[in-house]
Amino acid sequence: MMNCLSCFMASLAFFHISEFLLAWVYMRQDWSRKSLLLSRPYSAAMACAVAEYLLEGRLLPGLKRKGQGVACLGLAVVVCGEAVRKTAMVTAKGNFTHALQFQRREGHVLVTHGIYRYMRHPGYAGWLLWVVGTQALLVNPFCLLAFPIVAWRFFRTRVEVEEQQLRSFFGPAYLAYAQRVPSGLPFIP
Ligand SMILES: C[S@@+](CC[C@H](N)C(=O)[O-])C[C@H]1O[C@@H](n2cnc3c(N)ncnc32)[C@H](O)[C@@H]1O
Repeated sequence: MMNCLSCFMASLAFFHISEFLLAWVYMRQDWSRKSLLLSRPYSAAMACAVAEYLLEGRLLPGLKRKGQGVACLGLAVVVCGEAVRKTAMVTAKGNFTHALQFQRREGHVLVTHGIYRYMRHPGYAGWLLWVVGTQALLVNPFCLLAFPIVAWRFFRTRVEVEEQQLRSFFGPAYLAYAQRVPSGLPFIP
């Protein structure tokens, strides 16, 4: 039987350490403790996920035992989500910054090749997949439902602000790109 909690912890560790290392490689000028991406709301959400896992493990042990197939699928989704997000980061290089940019930095170019040819927001789409995968991995019905809803609402606003900036940085080139390439996020054209 798979030890879901250990796999979840390993997934979390891999995600945050790899973000930190890639930030050092591609976002050196902004590199700091924040590059670990451990914000308070996010940490609280992950603490809730662990609490749900432990509570249900105690009260409904059958749910976790019978959900081994879901857990395996969750692990596969975690790996896919990581692959999509990291491909985006490596493709966009220094153009991918953890924090939104409100002023065009020197050398910031519009990336439309590689994975960006198929979706405008592979970094966010990958993270969304990853977070859904983590909750399937824990066989957490409540967080599996709640996390994607909260994350989607967060990305809807973020994408709006980000694209407004990208239009102001790159003008018609971004408009044309946004017209021919989908966002990659569900229900966001
Ligand atoms: C956290 S990254 C996310 C990038 C993208 N939304 C994604 O999901 O892959 C955010 C920064 O990337 C930059 N960015 C987003 N799309 C870009 C593109 N196609 N080309 C260049 N820079 C981009 C924005 O200026 C923003 O500050």
